Amino acid sequence: MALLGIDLGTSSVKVIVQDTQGRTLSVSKVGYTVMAPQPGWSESDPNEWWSATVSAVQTAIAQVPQAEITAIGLSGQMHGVVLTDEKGLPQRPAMLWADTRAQAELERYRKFPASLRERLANPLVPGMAGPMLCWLAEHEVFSYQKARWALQPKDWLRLRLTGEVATDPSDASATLLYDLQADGWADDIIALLGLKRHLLPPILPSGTIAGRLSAQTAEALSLPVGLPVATGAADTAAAALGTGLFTPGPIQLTLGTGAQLIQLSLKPIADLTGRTHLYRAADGVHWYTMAAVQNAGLALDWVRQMLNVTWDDVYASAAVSPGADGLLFLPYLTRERAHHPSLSSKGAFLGMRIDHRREHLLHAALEGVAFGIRVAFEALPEADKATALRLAGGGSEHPAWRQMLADILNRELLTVDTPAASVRGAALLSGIASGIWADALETTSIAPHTSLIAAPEKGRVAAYNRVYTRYLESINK
Ligand SMILES: Nc1ncnc2c1ncn2[C@@H]1O[C@H](COP(=O)(O)OP(=O)(O)O)[C@@H](O)[C@H]1O
Ligand SMILES: O=C(CO)[C@@H](O)[C@H](O)COP(=O)(O)O
Repeated sequence: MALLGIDLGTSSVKVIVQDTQGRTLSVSKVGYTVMAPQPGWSESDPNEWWSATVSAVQTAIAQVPQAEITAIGLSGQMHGVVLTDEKGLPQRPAMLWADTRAQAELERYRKFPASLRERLANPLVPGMAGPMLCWLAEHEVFSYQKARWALQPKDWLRLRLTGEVATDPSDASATLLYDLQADGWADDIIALLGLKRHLLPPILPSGTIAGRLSAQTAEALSLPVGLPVATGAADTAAAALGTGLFTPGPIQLTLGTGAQLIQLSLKPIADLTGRTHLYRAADGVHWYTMAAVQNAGLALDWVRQMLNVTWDDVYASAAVSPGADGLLFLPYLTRERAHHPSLSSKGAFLGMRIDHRREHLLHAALEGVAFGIRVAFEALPEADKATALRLAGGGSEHPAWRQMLADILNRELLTVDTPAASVRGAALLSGIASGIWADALETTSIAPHTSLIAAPEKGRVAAYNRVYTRYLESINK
């Protein structure tokens, strides 16, 4: 028996085949495009997601022809919106979390009385389904009026796989349309925003069967018809499950296109400073506090492409001394989230000189992204108490980069022994849905081990602290 996990990330889809002891049998990954057709817009074509998914699933299962897949689980990038017709056909490109076009629509939220804002329990961010639907209703009346569903990315994928429509609490709670106190869609807020309530799907627990593989998709994926497909979870929530994070206390940093720092809690306690998010976890028991960085791998990838270099070139630049000989990079290519002191910050290389070389630019980019992560980390209410961080995500794998992060965050880093946290979480949810484990907590017995992979080195910590002071001065200007 084997489980198939699919994680529809921002830059790529990852697929895992896993046995019921949690051992990875095979993995695959296929990338797709994130488009910026206008300044501040961030979109992807769901049809590209679909062809990438077909190819990644076929690659993963071809590596283990003897594995009998018994269930499928999903996770995916959060917050965005896919407008579809009744059958799941996209009405326009998907709008993603990095999209900032709906800033003016946030004004509608700001006019809500405090009692309503409290129930949303989250800072206002334009790249979330709520504000983006308001934008669509105003600016793309035709596609909004024609739409039958407004879905999260992984929920669109499930509809494509099974023909069934659903979402789960971890994704629904990250739309700015969810009542964290009542634990369901915020019907009165949706009505006040003037949005159509019926666009939003029913909410099912993450670890239940939400549909079965249709004949048409089964053939495309070379999998049996009728395979159960679990509801699944938001990628950050699935990453916590996939790394065996089941208790409040430890802080986990997941580094991909974006970066997320999360800590579980037993109650839905909102951050009164309004700097961090509060969402539902995938285990059905916890909530989690999250500081999310928009400009992480996204900014590194932009620099890499602009300078036409490889990822190896980017990470090799970690060897350049702290401070990159006076060169500073501000990674704010898209508007940051609420933890950031100056939301109008723009991206920049500061202090460029004729003697700077390409490796200085690359090193400054790594530093700038790590400093951005430090700003978010320091916004977490319990950051001071943490002596170590758990590290996961496809953007955290290079040893020299991990060492820079340990030095810049001045924390030990514990790596979780799993190739891809979110997709592993997705596969585990399919096991829970199909009865292999009674609940998320039962998967603790097969949780991956953590081990120390980087410890801060005093001299470099001090050197990076000096550069960080300059960085903070630059973003506060
Ligand atoms: N070939 C590579 N080698 C090393 N790091 C990479 C490579 N490709 C991408 N990355 C890093 O990983 C990030 C993507 O991580 P991943 O977890 O796959 O992202 P997502 O879930 O956002 O699709 C990139 O933004 C970049 O920082
Ligand atoms: O925006 C957030 C969390 O707020 C991310 O969880 C996104 O869902 C993107 O994740 P990656 O694709 O970068 O892993």
